[in-house]
Amino acid sequence: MAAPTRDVLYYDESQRTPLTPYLPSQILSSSSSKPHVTLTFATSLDSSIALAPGTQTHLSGPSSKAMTHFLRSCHSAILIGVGTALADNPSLNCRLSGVGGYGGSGLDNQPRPIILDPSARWGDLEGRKVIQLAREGKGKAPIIFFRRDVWEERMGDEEFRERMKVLEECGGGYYLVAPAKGEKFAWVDILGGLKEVGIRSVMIEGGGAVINELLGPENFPLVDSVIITIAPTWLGRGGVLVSPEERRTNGVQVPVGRLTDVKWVPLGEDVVCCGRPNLNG
Ligand SMILES: NC(=O)c1ccc[n+]([C@@H]2O[C@H](COP(=O)([O-])OP(=O)(O)OC[C@H]3O[C@@H](n4cnc5c(N)ncnc54)[C@H](O)[C@@H]3O)[C@@H](O)[C@H]2O)c1
Ligand SMILES: Nc1nc(=O)c(N)c(NC[C@H](O)[C@H](O)[C@H](O)COP(=O)(O)O)[nH]1
Repeated sequence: MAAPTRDVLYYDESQRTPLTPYLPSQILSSSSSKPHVTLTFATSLDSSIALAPGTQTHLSGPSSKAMTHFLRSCHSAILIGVGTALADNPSLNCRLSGVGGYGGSGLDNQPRPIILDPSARWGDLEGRKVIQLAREGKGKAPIIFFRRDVWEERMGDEEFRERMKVLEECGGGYYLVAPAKGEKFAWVDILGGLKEVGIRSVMIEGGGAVINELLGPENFPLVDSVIITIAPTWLGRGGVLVSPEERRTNGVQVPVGRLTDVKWVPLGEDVVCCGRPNLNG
């Protein structure tokens, strides 16, 4: 069945050009050990991505929302942490006119949703928008990254096995990773896993924990592009902050990171900041 028109987003050809230098190139060397990584999120003027932990806050205006969907159409995967999956129940598909399920054929240009859920917290999959959309042919089904030991233990449980069946029946799957620290995976392992399952480019959308990890000095070099929507609003204290851990050199506090090749693109009432990690700055 055709998608209702109100669901479909449009993003003008002329607005796409400024973003081109930050997008994954169509031909990536097969020798590259990791996919192209675009880190993207929407923030308030006080660096908050949500009013409070566990809640969803709409920050992007209509134009920057359409831009986000254009970005989704340019990547082979879209990755979030389970905190976002639980708070937002996101669709994680691309609703841009002309992509598969929205006027295009099959699942053309639909990104593969990836959810980092090391401790299997996402729960019952029925009722998750991403599963419904996969069943309706409007998006790809997710691949969930679990901790190997947690997955092995949970497979002893009937309810969890049923959950894995639901996932596989709609075309999704799982990938098992050994944690590097606590429940967390090393980002090199996550990106290596993505490459192994055939992902050539990934758009990382958040949430707070994921973004702050990637902005840290150890992981920032793994990021190829950063595309941030800044909305003209303050959310106040108590929100989910983008503020990576402080960094010290010889005991002295220094900036954590900086962008280079920067471009600011006004979009409606928002402004979009594009750049690349400045690894010398
Ligand atoms: N404005 C935006 O652009 C935007 C985008 C995404 C999410 N959000 C908001 O952010 C909030 C969620 O953020 P959050 O910080 O609570 O959760 P999150 O989405 O960052 O998920 C955190 C969880 O993901 C898993 N995880 C993260 N890094 C991992 C790693 N290296 N290895 C293995 N597992 C890892 C862990 O289970 C961790 O508890 C929600 O309120 C959501 O609405 C906003
Ligand atoms: N670009 C952007 N602007 C926002 O104002 C906002 N809150 C998010 N949040 C990103 C996060 O990944 C959300 O879960 C999805 O934006 C939900 O959107 P979908 O249902 O997948 O379309 N992203």
